[in-house]
Amino acid sequence: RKLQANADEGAVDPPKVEDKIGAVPNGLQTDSDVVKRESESISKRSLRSNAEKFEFQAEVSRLMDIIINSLYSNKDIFLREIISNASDALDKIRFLSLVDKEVLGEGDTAKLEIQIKLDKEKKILSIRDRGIGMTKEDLIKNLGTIAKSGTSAFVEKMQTSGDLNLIGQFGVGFYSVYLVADYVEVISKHNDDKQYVWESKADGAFAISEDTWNEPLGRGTEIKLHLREEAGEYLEESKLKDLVKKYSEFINFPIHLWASKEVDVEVTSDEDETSDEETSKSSTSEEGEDEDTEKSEDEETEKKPKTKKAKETTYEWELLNDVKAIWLRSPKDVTDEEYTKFYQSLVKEFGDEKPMSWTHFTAEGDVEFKAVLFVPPKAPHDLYESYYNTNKANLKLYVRRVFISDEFDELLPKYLSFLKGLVDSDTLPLNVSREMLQQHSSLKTIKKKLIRKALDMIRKIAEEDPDESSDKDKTEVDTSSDDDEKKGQYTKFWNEFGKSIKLGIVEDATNRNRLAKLLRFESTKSDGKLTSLDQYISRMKPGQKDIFYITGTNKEQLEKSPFLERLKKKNYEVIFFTDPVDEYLMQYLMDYEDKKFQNVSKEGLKLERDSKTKELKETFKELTKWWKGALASENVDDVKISNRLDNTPCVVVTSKFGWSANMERIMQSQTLSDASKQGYMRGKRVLEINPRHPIIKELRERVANDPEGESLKQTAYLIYQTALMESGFSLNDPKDFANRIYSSVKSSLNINPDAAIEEEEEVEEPEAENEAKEDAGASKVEAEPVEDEEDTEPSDVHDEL
Ligand SMILES: Nc1ncnc2c1ncn2[C@@H]1O[C@H](COP(=O)(O)OP(=O)(O)OP(=O)(O)O)[C@@H](O)[C@H]1O
Repeated sequence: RKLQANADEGAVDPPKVEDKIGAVPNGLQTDSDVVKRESESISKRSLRSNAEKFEFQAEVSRLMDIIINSLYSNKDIFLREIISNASDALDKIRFLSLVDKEVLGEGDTAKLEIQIKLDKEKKILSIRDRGIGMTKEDLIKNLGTIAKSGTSAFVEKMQTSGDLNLIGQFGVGFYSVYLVADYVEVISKHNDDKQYVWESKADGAFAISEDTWNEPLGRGTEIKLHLREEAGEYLEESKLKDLVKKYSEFINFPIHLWASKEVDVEVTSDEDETSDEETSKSSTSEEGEDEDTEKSEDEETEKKPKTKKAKETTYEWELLNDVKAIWLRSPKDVTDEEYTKFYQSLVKEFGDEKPMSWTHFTAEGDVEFKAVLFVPPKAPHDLYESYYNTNKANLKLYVRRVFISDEFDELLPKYLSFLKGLVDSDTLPLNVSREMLQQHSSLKTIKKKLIRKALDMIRKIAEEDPDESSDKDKTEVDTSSDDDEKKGQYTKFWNEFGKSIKLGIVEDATNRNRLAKLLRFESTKSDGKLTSLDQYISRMKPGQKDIFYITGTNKEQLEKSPFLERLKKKNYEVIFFTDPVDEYLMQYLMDYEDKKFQNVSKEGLKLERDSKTKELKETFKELTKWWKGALASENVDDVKISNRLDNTPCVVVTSKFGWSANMERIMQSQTLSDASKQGYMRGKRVLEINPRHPIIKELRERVANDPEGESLKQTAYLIYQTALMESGFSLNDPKDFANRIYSSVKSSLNINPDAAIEEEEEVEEPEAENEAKEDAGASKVEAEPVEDEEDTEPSDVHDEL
């Protein structure tokens, strides 16, 4: 016989307070109890009186208040959150069953599925899963007493730009049930515990009781939502079907709805009751009549029963989703829209945001797996927070369709942890613990391939971006709408995840060159846009061997840097690196396409030869030697003729392998950096002088005439300090610098260097008595205008003010 039931079948009475009043054992409840229960309205409902009561943790309570009072119109999201939790719970038990099959149980309990049932009359929507379930302790902890890390973040977010749609991302999705329900019961059975009921009206408290009255679940969780008056639409089957289709399309477990169906049935009827219309309408009923006639002749003689056709509502489980996982399909059969929706379900973000890019592939060979990787449209705000200390793996690992974990940080290196997606491996063993899996040799191969594919995907974002292509390509007239969508995508990618690429260069020596190709930066020739190393190389001057760069706080400052003077004049391009991470990056990125990198504020800058260099060196020998001696106390390694200056008298450059001035600044700003190490890492300093500059030329003359002159030494020292500052260093002793400037100012103003500072006139201290008098006077004076105010003309007041 067909699975059939009437509307009430399977629907369990909503438990009410009275259910357990006086702890009447379940079997002993009387009919009157039931009647009483039935008559109770939702508004009067209160939590079971003898249940154990708990208070919600304060943040959770605030969160629930926000949800309850929310005017958010899209209340649909609750279903997606509940189904997502059910799916997680099913994943958990399926994972455990890999090692111990017993945990699944037998019969229906072993069916890994989700069931949705409606009770229109009592306005209850129930969602049940046969997942792992929750013990009593789990219920207490998970649903109310322990605030998740995302709770306060979510509460905060809601208070500013509240988009409740984001709730799932903060790990507090369960509470969204209060968008539609005013009373919720969670019935749960875990293999290690009895069946319990959690219930709450979201009024600051929840209660837990051992469940002795509901149908035993076997294992899993049933959430009963007692819907609010205005949430009646969620009792419509069509609405639920639409929602499951819309939001839970990618759930890998069957979702069934206890759906009604109108069927034609034949029912026996009394002749008198049967209307003419009905009997004459259908031939089947006539045939039935014949059959019944035969029967009645056999069984009954006095009356001839008739049958008629009638409509009857039957119920059966209707499957709402297609459980075929998207990653198992061929990429060419999956539409962009499907990928977008799949991405949204993975990250639990159901807005309009589309992933920036994706790659879907099958790896074959020794290690076989399928994977889908996505570049999200935006970087999470905390992407680089405690970057090296936290595990932020975002890939889900499946082994032969079974979800294993989303906490495997062995799948991708840290710098690619911004990617989302999943890997389904056929090679990894199923029946081993997560720990053993973590050490499996195939993981290394998977990781290697994932990195390659990920970097390819990122490279393609750039390749397909019309803004990125060279001028040659730009002349093509035909620009498709696809181009429009891809326009500017790489800049967007770079702004969101550029730092990750840089960290990749630091961390991943194997892929350093591939990553360097993805680098973008501004330069003296990039015209305010981003440019790449390949583009830089294509613009290099004939004979230019090195790639020039400079580091600092911002482009505007760097553009004025004396280090660029001659390079700019000679039309060399210089890269601006303004992110603190760039300093680290450049310690690892030594060369690119056989070109070395040269920091233009460091030693070793080679430009085209100046024919006079040797000669100049000779003519300035006396000055450079003298100056080095004058700076003996300053840890200056050398004084040399510069090849990088044009209109600045001198700069201080650092040795090739020590810290640049910018790096010194970065290190000093790190609270935990070790001062003693700083001294060690500080680059040696070389004062470079501009032999064409009048100040330098004059100094040379003076040194030749009077090398011992004290004021000359002072001036040379002051010039050095100024050069230090202009070169980006911070001065050890700013006071000393200031004093030197003032004495120089004195001399330019023709003030005697020993001119005394005028003494301040001693004011006689008033005696204590006078002081008291004055004080009183003062308060009187202050009080007077207030008293006068009313008598004074407004214009006077104004004048006084
Ligand atoms: N159907 C269920 N079966 C078993 N445990 C559940 C179920 N629903 C919720 N839980 C437990 O309650 C916890 C809280 O659920 P909640 O939805 O608020 O957060 P989450 O599931 O961790 O995150 P998200 O909202 O992103 O799914 C879950 O982590 C889980 O431990």
